Amino acid sequence: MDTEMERKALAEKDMREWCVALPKVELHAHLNGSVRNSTLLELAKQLADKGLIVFEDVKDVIMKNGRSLPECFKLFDLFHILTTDHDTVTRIAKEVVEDFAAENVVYLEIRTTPKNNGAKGMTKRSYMNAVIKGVKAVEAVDVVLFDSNSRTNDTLTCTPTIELDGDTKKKRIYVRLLLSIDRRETTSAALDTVNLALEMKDQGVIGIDLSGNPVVGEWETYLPALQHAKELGIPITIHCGEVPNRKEIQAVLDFCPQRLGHVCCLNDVEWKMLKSLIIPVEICLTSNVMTGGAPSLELHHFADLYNAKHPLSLCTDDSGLFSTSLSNEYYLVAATFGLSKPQLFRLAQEAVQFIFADGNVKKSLKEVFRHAEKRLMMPSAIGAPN
Ligand SMILES: CNc1ncnc2c1ncn2[C@@H]1O[C@H](COP(=O)(O)O)[C@@H](O)[C@H]1O
Ligand SMILES: [Zn+2]
Repeated sequence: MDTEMERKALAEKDMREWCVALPKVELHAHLNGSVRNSTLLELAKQLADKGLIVFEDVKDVIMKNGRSLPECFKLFDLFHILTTDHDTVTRIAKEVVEDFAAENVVYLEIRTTPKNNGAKGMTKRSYMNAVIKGVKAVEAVDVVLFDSNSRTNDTLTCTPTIELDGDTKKKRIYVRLLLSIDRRETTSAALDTVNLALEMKDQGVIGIDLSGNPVVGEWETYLPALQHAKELGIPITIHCGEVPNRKEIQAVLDFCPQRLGHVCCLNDVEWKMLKSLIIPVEICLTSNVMTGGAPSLELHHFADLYNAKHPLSLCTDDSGLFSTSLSNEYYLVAATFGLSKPQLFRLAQEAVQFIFADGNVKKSLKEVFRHAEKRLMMPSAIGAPN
């Protein structure tokens, strides 16, 4: 290896490690899209042993790299077969929180679609209870699932007084839950999800998401539920413009939710409207490139929004499905668009403004970043700032 290549390899290693060390805020992560491949394979093996699936077929699908949008949704149907019983839901929720915490995500909003499944004795409520059980079962880090002030008769699995970010103390991660409405659902099922979010607001549920296959369903079907959530004061984020559906993109912008995911296929007029409404955007680079929402990393609309100082936050979408991590998404921004460490730090820090959790959590997270700034911007930190 010549010296130039060596220098490049070292610089990449340094930047990757720095992106892992950076405290990060994850606002767009689907539970079932964030499951470890090793867990999916183990679950597939169990079903294969019962003769319910053919392991080799499923293994190839799980391990495949690169996924088109239609393939993603076929895969989700498979994932749901693998994961949908209460114990498995608990297990994946625990592992997903552990994985994000391990790469220094300090605030995580996990979104998931509450599922009714008569065969498993599962209701939307019992599904969510299983998710919460998993989040609370995390031991490797301190998990704060809801504001201790609004705590009901439940006990936290963490000690809220533990100092943040101390090297010798356990790490802390704030976790909040968003309930997703799947575009396949009926108006009444979507309304059930919003009512469940209201019912569970003291248990870490703080918002509503609209997601699912973007070529399925009609905006009018979900609108009553989204309107209901708005009236109840529940924050809403919507998957917008994964495909060029002009009528729906306009309707979503007119609805003006608190945040938007993706915003890939907007035309000039819609783009201007998005910018004038200043709706924060959850940017999912790898996901958009893999599913064809963006032509390439280099041509991703991140650059336009970033240069326009539009509020945005880097997110993974489906870290398992797309074999990425939030640290990797920050690294990609550095490698593709040339952002420096101080610029990446600001990007991570500014995401705190767009979280759905309350002011106390924002205050604590600002402290986390204040501490981290000293550490990560010092010349002795993993690589000097550049
Ligand atoms: C790739 N882009 C995407 N676009 C739209 N919806 C997506 C998505 N990625 C994931 N989901 C939504 O999240 C569900 C899986 O997690 P949960 O079962 O809810 O935990 C998928 O079934 C889909 O509805
Ligand atoms: Zn998504």
